[in-house]
Amino acid sequence: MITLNQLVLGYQGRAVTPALTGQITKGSMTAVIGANGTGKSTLLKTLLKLQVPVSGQLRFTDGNVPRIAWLPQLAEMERQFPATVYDVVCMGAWPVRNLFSALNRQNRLRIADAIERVGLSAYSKQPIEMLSGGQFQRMLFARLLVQNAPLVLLDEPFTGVDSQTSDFLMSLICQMHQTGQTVLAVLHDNERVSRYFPQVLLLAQDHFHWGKTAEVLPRYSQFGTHLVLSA
Ligand SMILES: Nc1ncnc2c1ncn2[C@@H]1O[C@H](COP(=O)(O)OP(=O)(O)OP(=O)(O)O)[C@@H](O)[C@H]1O
Repeated sequence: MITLNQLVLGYQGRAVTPALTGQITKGSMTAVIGANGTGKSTLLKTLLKLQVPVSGQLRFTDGNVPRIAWLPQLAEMERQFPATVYDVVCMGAWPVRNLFSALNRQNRLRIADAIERVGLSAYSKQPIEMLSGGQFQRMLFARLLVQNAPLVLLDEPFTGVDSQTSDFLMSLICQMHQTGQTVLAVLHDNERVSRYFPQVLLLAQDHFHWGKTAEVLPRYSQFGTHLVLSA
């Protein structure tokens, strides 16, 4: 689906990663891990074309950029925006309908179904500023479900979310993968990575490791949430 060839990520010509080479294959589920500041979010933003790479090539299969659903870090979200849960989840239907046209019945059902799947039916008309952290993240997942994009990019999806909700959101991610969506998620929770993610891209300042989780993770000792290269 996506090929990275000697791709260096960064800002204004300043590199923040080593040259990355590898493939994100269609239908894969990959965790992007590494210490703070190693370029994990920058990778997602570069795939979204919000950031221009410093050097190297980023190629989408057949030159076609797929529809991409993106869950940004919670800190980057505007929580005071005057909108309801329903309004935000509706936005997931934008790519498949005219911005100013009314939602057809099929889309209305998809939106209601997604809100129900994340357990927010009773909060549909609630202003988003009244939601707890976990409810807010469930709402954003409902929007991802409505988007149903071939490529799903998740930036720290469990930050600020209690463990029960994290488990529930993890089950939704697995369902997306099982239905054929390609998932790339930035995570700091190595236990969850080893349990659920078949592929890992580990970023460090001057090197990277990309491959099967079972092969990449054991090469690193774990101290809390940090990964340290073992000799
Ligand atoms: N808009 C920007 N302009 C310049 N430098 C930036 C910008 N955004 C991030 N950086 C820098 O790029 C580097 C990588 O940032 P990035 O957010 O991708 O790291 P990360 O691995 O996602 O970190 P974290 O785990 O803390 O979220 C950091 O040194 C950061 O300070």
